Amino acid sequence: MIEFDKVSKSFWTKTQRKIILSEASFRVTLGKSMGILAPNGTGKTTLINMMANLEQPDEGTIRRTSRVSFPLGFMGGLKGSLTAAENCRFIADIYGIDPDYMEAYCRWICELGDYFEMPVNTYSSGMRARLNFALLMAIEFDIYLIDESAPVTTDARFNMIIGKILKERLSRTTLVLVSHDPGIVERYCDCAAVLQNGKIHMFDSLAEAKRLYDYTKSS
Ligand SMILES: Nc1ncnc2c1ncn2[C@@H]1O[C@H](COP(=O)(O)OP(=O)(O)OP(=O)(O)O)[C@@H](O)[C@H]1O
Repeated sequence: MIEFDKVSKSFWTKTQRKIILSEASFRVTLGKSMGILAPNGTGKTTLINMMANLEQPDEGTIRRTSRVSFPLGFMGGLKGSLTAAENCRFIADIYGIDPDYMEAYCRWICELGDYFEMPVNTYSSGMRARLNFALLMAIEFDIYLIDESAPVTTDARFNMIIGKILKERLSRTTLVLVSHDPGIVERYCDCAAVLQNGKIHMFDSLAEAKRLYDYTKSS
């Protein structure tokens, strides 16, 4: 479970305050994958980073009682001077996973060929996105965090593989997906929420969430 209890978060610029969350309370429970709809620039990445403990709230408490993943797209753990193979072994060590398994799984998913043995800082953004996805899926978490604005690959075959693996993983774990696109939420989530004016509004059906989301976007 991830629980936000009266969490506030905002950023200051020279002239204004950008409110992301204002005393927001909500819960992500195991077995119920949740899609959070929010228009671009309203705080999707900040919200997912707070769930992952990469960003701290200004006020309030965030409790985690499950193994929560790093967000899909988070490249902070990768070392650019190391090869994909070396990064896999390094991250396996951190998470207590068999390094041989980690390397073999990622090599299989990424399909990077010779580049798997080249430093990561020689990769295109699409190649990095493949490695990031493979590393995330190689580790068994209770809750996977997906930021839809994460770097993606335009490779149709790889995106098909991603879709299949995510669907399979969803049958036994929980997903939190932040997106501006109700279509993606419908594909992967059991319930939906809308980020509006610093609050998270939870709904049992996507249709209800979409109604508020469409209103939010147009107002
Ligand atoms: N460290 C920071 N300092 C100041 N402002 C920030 C900071 N981080 C984010 N912001 C601002 O907070 C708002 C929300 O940012 P965030 O990246 O969470 O939004 P997002 O919904 O993920 O955006 P996008 O859809 O464009 O990826 C934006 O206006 C952004 O400019």
